[in-house]
Formats: sequence, C-alpha cells, structure tokens
Amino acid sequence: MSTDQAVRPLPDLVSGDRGWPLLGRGLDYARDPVALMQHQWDTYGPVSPLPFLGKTYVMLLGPDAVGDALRNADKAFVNEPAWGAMVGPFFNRGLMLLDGSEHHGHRRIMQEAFTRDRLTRYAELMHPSIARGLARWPAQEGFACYPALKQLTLDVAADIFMGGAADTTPGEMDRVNRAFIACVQAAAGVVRADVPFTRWGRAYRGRRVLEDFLRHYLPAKRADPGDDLFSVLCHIEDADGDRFSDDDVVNHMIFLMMAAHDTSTITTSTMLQLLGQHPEWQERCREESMALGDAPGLAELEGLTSLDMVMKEALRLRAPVPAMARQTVKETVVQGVRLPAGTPLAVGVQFNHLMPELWSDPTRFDPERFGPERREDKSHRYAWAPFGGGVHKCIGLHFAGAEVKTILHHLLRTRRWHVDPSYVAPLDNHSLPYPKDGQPIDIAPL
Ligand code: HEM
Repeated sequence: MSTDQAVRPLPDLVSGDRGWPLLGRGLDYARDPVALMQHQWDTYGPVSPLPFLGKTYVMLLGPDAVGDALRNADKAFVNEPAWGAMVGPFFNRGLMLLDGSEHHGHRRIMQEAFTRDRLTRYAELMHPSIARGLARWPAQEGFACYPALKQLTLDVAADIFMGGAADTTPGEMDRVNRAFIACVQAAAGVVRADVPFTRWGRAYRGRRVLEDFLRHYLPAKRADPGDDLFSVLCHIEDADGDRFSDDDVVNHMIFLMMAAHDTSTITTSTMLQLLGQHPEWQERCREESMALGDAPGLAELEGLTSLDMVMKEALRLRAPVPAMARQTVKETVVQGVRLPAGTPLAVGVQFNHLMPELWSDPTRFDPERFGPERREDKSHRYAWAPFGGGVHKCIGLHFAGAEVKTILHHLLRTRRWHVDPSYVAPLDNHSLPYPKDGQPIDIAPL
C-alpha cells in the first residue's frame, strides 16, 4: 500500500475502452497483451480500469504497483477467488489457490519437497528421460518444436512427478495426458459450466480422470517412499510434524503438474527460438555445455552462466505468466488509487519487463543485460518478476531452471538449429502465451 500520495478514485473509462459486450477487452488481451498493457499505461497510468469477461478489473502496471500487490503488506489481496475465476475449479486447492494461514501451512510442508537435496535428486532423474525423449527428435527443416517440447515435458513429468506409472498402459497414460491438457485448456473456455462438448465439460471429465489415476497409486506411494514428487508429497512433514492428507496430495499433484508444464515448455521453446536466431549465443552456450559431461549435476547446471542469462532473457521477453490474478478483500490504496473490497485485479509483470525506464533497448535480445557488470534486473525489485513475488512466489523456480537447462544442455551437445532472424512467433494468448504455428526450427545433428 502506498500512503505518500493524495488518494483518488479509479480513473473513469475513456470512450472506446469498454470493448465488447460480455468479453470487454478480452479479445484485445488475446490478440496482444503487451499492446493492451501499453494502452492502459499510456491512458491511465499504473492503476487502470479494464472491462474483462463481464467484470471491471483493475490492471496494475509498473514495478511499484506490481510490487504493492505481490508484497501484499496490508493483506488486502487474495488469490483464490481471482485465480479460481480464471482457471476454473480444475486446480481447486492447489497451493496457488490457497490464502492466508492455510496457504502458509501448506507452503511450509511443500517447501520440504523443494529443498536443495531433493532438487539435486530430481535433476539426476531428469537426464535419462530427457535424453530418451530428445533422441526421437528428427533432423528436419521446419520442425515444430513446441508440440515436441510439450510431449517431452509431459514425459519428464510422468517420470519425475509420478516416478513412472507401473500399472498404466501407454494407452491409459495417453488418456491421462489428454485429461491433464483438458484441465489446462479450461482457462480459455467461454461457457463456464459442466456442459458437454465445451472446454469446461472436457475439463470436468479430465479432473475426474486425474483424480482416479492419482488415487489408484496413492496407497503404494504412501507405503513406499521414493524419489518422485508424488512419493515425496506423501511423506514430507514440516517442523511441527504436519503432513498432507490424501486429498491434499491429489490436489497439489494436479496443480503442480499444471504449474510446471506449460510454463517450462514456453520458456524452453522461447530459448530455442532466440538461440536459433542468434547463432553466436548458441555457440557460446554450446561451448559451456561441451565442457561438462553428459549428465551434469544441479550445481554444474547452475554454472552454465551463458545459458542462465539466455533463460532470464527469454523469461523477460516472453513471460509465461504475463499477468497474475488477485482480488481485494478489503479497501486498499495502490499508488494513490483507492480500490474497494471485491475488486478483481490483473497484475501485469510482462509490461515491467519491457519498460524503457528499467531496461536498455527493451525489445532487443541482449542476455548480457543480466551479466554482473550490468544487472539491469536490479533497476527495481519488480523490474523482472517472471516467477512472481511475495508469499506466492513460484516454489518451483529452481526445479524449472534445472529442467529447462537440462533440455537445452542435451540439445546443445547433440544438435545445431536455426531460426530465421525475422521470425516472430504468432502467440495464442487465451491462456498462457504459446506459439500457434508450433514454432518451426531447422534442426540438424551436430
Ligand atoms: C519457467 C517456469 C515457471 C514459471 C515462469 C512460473 C511462474 C510462476 C508464477 C508467476 C507464480 C506466482 C503466481 C501468483 O503469484 O499468482 C508461480 C507459482 C507457483 N509455481 Fe511456478 N512457474 C514455473 C515453473 C514451476 C514449476 C516447475 C513448478 C513445480 C515443480 C511450479 C510450481 C508453482 C507453485 C506450486 C506455485 C504456487 C506457489 C504459491 O502459491 O505459494 N512452477 N509460478
């Protein structure tokens, strides 16, 4: 909350900013979220009204307003009703959808699944499934890398999250994958009820398939501690000995798979695009990877400094979560603007990533901006926030770093790829931004 300015009400909408009946500016967001954010900033400043899917949202832009919401110093903002309205009931009671002391309690337990020791083990386990998956990639011009990466991260999830699924046939596994994708795609549903042949109808069925699948394996996971995330969630406890119930494990697993999947796939595909367009960076990253072995450990992966800067730059240019949802539970003031209780908000971190006030030549691919001499990300605490901030900051950020870098490490050591420097990915922004054309790359053996 900012208190040092005169408090004023939310600006009125200027004419032409109502958008379409019911959809509001939803179509403008889907077409080009950054252009919409720029318009909001130019017209209203950091706190702006935004008609969106039948409600008047408030969009927060710029590092100060974003920081106010994410830090949540006076506990005015909550997640559950806000994210719940976006992603539907399919990720019910996932960590991101819990608030207050309940969130705190669950996060304390879940933290135990993401300790340094656990991450070291997950990183070891990733190598074989990633190497196996990439071995199937053809040498091809115009290879659609996005769907291939999506399959790869699903396979990794089956191994690392599930520890394999011993009594599930490939056909059943395929059904589980489709159920999972149906849940993820529900966010873009227009009909938001359990109606057959709609996105939500499919997602309701998908959630049931996922629950049945996880409950089938639960007794075995409870009985036999393993290294996969599912087993880990069954056995971890916080310092007071609190543990997850069976329902908690199922809810957290479904949410974790969702949180990990598209975000990591988007990041990896953006990196493939950028490294394909900037061969000098591809070579620089390759040299570092060649200096390591086939299956580097977590610390070695973290030591791939060029790849690390490229990953940060990819997350800056295309944040997998461009905006976060929040809702006020009491009246509060953001950057001098009074917001009543019950206000839904979109917290637009992607805009911060491209502000000329915070970054030099912001649309240019320039990973060195994250190098020790420049550290442009330090221009403001919320200049770069692809993983969010505050108590809900991504719990899987180091896991994501390990997975994305392991995929790139294997690719750099076995393939060379090229992308036309003028290529601009046509993004679908209905849920998280992904390239509609499958993001073609020309890929060949090294
Ligand atoms: C590059 C990949 C990823 C990106 C960009 C990303 C981004 C985010 C963001 C922005 C949030 C905050 C949402 C909010 O405050 O409303 C978040 C939360 C979360 N993420 Fe990630 N994420 C990534 C990968 C992962 C992975 C791999 C996992 C798990 C293995 C994961 C698990 C979670 C969980 C559980 C939360 C909720 C945390 C809480 O509410 O306490 N994420 N992520």
